[in-house]
Amino acid sequence: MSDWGDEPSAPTQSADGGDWDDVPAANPQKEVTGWSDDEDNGKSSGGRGRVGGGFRKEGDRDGDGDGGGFRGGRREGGGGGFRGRRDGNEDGEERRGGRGGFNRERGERGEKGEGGERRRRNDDDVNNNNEVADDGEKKREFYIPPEPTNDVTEIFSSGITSGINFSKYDNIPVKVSGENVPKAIKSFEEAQLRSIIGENVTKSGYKVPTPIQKVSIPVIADGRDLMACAQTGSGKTAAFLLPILSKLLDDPQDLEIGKPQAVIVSPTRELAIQIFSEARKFGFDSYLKISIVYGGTSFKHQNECITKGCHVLIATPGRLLDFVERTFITFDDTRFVVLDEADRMLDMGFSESMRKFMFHSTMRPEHQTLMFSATFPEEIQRLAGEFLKDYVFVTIGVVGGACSDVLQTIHEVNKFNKRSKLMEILREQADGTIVFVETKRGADFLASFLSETEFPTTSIHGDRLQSQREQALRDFKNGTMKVIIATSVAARGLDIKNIKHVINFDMPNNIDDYVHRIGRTGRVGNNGRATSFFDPDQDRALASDLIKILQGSAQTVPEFLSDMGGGGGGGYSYKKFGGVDVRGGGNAVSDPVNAEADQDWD
Ligand SMILES: Nc1ncnc2c1ncn2[C@@H]1O[C@H](COP(=O)(O)OP(=O)(O)OP(=O)(O)O)[C@@H](O)[C@H]1O
Repeated sequence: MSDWGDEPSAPTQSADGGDWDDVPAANPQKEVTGWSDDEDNGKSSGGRGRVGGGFRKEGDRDGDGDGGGFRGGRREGGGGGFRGRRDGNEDGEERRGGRGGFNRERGERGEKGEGGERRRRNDDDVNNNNEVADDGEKKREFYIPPEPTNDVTEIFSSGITSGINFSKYDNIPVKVSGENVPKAIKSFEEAQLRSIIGENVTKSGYKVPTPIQKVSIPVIADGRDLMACAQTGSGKTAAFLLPILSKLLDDPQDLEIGKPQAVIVSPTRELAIQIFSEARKFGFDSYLKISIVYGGTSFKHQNECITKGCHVLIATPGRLLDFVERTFITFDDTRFVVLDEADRMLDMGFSESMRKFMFHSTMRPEHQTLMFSATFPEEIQRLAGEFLKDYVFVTIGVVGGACSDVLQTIHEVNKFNKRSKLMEILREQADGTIVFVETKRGADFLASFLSETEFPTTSIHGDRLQSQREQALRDFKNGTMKVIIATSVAARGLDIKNIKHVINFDMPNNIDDYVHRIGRTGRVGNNGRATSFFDPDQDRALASDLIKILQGSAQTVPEFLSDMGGGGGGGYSYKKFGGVDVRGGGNAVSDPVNAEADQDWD
């Protein structure tokens, strides 16, 4: 994880098999600007691309919608633990490029090229838990993602429609601290967003901002740094995207290739893709160019995309550092840095990587740093403080609390009975079920098993090829697959309409993961359902934290669990309300958002 610094800065070949020789030079020429300040839509901006930017017009090479080079011959019928190896052999790097430098047995990096790239690829997803396929080899492919849609209806139908509990958001306590905190807004009109952004908000079906949006939008618009914690599914993405896009249009600056003006980093590839879609939606019909770079895809292809220039770059950390270390991306013009799922990004040794780009020598000193998550352990907050200056700290509800719109059921099930219990539950209702397991191999086995039953099942985990991961999500989203088996790679951020039920087939090993997993349902005021198989032999250590989460979200604690609660020894620091600004101090404002009039926000 931490040894990327000695990577060669300009390898001769890309990890994707392409020659580096034909990659456009780093730091290419400045792009012409010259658009009117009054024109956000680029229609009179001298030929500037209208939307999105960044994806090749010609789309994927084989035109099959799966992206070039993906030759997964067998149609997905399940997780298929054995498909991967075949794909790996067919599309693997070695076969194409024959590059050495990687010691398979020891997994060590060679001098340049392939090996180092492989390591970084593996690290690209923060949630990758470092399992390897049976042959000890990470599967590879040359993958060019499908071109993003330009269909207006599709673009604006990505979100989940708010549910019956949406208005209850206003009763959630809000706690804001920091010096001179800008006043929260009550409506999108008050936010004074650029009109084109405001129109896109309306087209998205948003009528009222959620609490995190009410607080964050004016804070970001005011130029402040922010650490924000709000429950899963409560609109954090728009809370940072709307003010950023609006400010980029309000105060336009010359666009230079390789110098993004806003950089949004997400721990997983699928979440990065989702943020990319959201950014395209809110920036629709403006001249803002929005691009994405993420692992598991062709570096060369993504480089071609960003050499068209982008105002907003969405990235996974490993791939971003790849670009930075090769000097294809610098931060001279970066006005906003966003860490989505910030606690995850600063966790597990990833803070070193974060430091590498946050404190990069090219980083524009005046940038704003914005951090968002539903969970924010205090020790991570402390670490995060290093990256922030004079920041506003906001919590909506309980830091790390579960969404009370999710009905949580905990069954005591030992490992031998989990499958039959799962079948029993699926027979009642299978559509829109995401089943979390702890290991990638476990995901493959379970998906293969279920595929033999009446439930069409797919899987997503870090050992699947990126094309397979994206196909799996598409199949699940469009209902072709009723069930998806996932590792924690899908635990955070994913906003999928048809997830009705989250099942923890295996409990996660920490309570924050539990909160994020069950938060895939019960989003934006809708009701959801989560069922967990608690194996006392395996999961005892989670008991006390789990009890606190259940109590904090008004759920029933089963007797077997309360009986073992005392001995759990979990380290979860559950706060009565609001969490703690680790800076301390007396600037906290604490009240529900709908009582804003009574608050002293200044
Ligand atoms: N003001 C709003 N009105 C209606 N729907 C909204 C509003 N804001 C966001 N949404 C919708 O709510 C859903 C959840 O939003 P989002 O994915 O940003 O949540 P989140 O807080 O980032 O969740 P997570 O913690 O799981 O990442 C999305 O489908 C989004 O389109």
